[in-house]
Amino acid sequence: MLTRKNLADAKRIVVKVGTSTLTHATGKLNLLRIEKLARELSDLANQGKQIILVTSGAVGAGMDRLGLKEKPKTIPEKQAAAAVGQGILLHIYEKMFGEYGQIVAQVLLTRADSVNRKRYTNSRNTLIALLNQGVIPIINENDAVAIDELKIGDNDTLSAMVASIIDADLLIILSDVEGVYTANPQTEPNATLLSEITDITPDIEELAGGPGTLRGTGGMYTKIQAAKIAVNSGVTMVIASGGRDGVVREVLQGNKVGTIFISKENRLQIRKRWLAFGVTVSGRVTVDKGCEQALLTGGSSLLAAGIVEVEGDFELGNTVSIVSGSGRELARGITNYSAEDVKKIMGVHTNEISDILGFKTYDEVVHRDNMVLLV
Ligand SMILES: Nc1ncnc2c1ncn2[C@@H]1O[C@H](COP(=O)(O)OP(=O)(O)O)[C@@H](O)[C@H]1O
Ligand SMILES: N[C@@H](CCC(=O)OP(=O)(O)O)C(=O)O
Repeated sequence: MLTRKNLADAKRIVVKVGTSTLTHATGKLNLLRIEKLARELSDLANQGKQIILVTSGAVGAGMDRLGLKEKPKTIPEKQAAAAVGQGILLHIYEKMFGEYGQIVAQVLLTRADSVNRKRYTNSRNTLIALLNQGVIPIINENDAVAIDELKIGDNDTLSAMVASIIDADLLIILSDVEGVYTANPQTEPNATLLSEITDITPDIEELAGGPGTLRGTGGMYTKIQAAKIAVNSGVTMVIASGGRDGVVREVLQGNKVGTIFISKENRLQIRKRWLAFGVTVSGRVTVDKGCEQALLTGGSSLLAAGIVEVEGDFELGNTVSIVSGSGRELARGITNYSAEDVKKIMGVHTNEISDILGFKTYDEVVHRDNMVLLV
């Protein structure tokens, strides 16, 4: 378990850098900062550390190249900007890391890569193979193709998922603030920095506001959520300012910079960690015998017709537990409908959903791709 005292022992380190750190207020890339980061990380790699960089900035770089002044409003436009920007980003990283003698590799992930067990294992194997060859994987979400329901949505969560997948020792999130403050420092000038957070209580979660600039995505909220994944996966996490020269080195020296979240003592088993990616289980649905059979042996999705009971207060996108009539947990998966809506449509045929709810966004309550069997 890593604390401030022994951070220098961290061998496998994930560093996440946000758009607010990678770009100027003009929206253009902050090349000096990217260069310094590449140099610092290369030096750590030279010391024998295994480095993984999770980088944002594709949408920002694409917007700049396309001459867009505001974030695109439609998803396809945002995806187009990301597709343009991702190439630009990688080109710069490849050049800068290359100058310091490092080999980099682009890895683009979506939620499907963690929800699906095979893809999860495959991502893990690829990343570890790269690290074993001394390559620095440079990771972003595959924004150009990640459709809404299979999106991670922010790179804070993505970086924690990556750290968890590859058994990292340490995750460093670099942003445009020094760390977590008692309130958003942009709006509360008297807010003070919290140097260590030992327990992510609801009070701590409430401190966290949204992004500080129009360029950022998740703000402090997603960083705290990322910390939950990290600490439960045995990964110590530090949030620090990407604007500080030599910040990664300072963190590793155990200097009191940023906010540290100390990992829990025991890493969850890999399978458990994978399940935890669906975040917490927000509720449960009980299914009938036929549905149980279809799920366990037929490779089916969970349809409303097979559901006989709903418990908990979940929303679309939450993870639910799927249990048999006898209360046995069969699977976990991400629900396409809220608890309120599932209560209205349980037991009915898919064709009837729109008549009952007035809409039907999906045929399945839980799509097979977003489900994991537990038996
Ligand atoms: N309690 C808080 N402590 C620190 N920053 C906060 C807090 N609440 C909200 N924020 C905002 O979070 C921003 C960092 O997140 P974000 O803009 O998404 O940056 P990044 O691009 O690095 O992910 C800060 O600039 C700050 O305005
Ligand atoms: N994947 C997106 C960034 C998403 C994101 O979380 O951004 P940020 O809050 O700046 O870390 C991109 O490359 O533009």
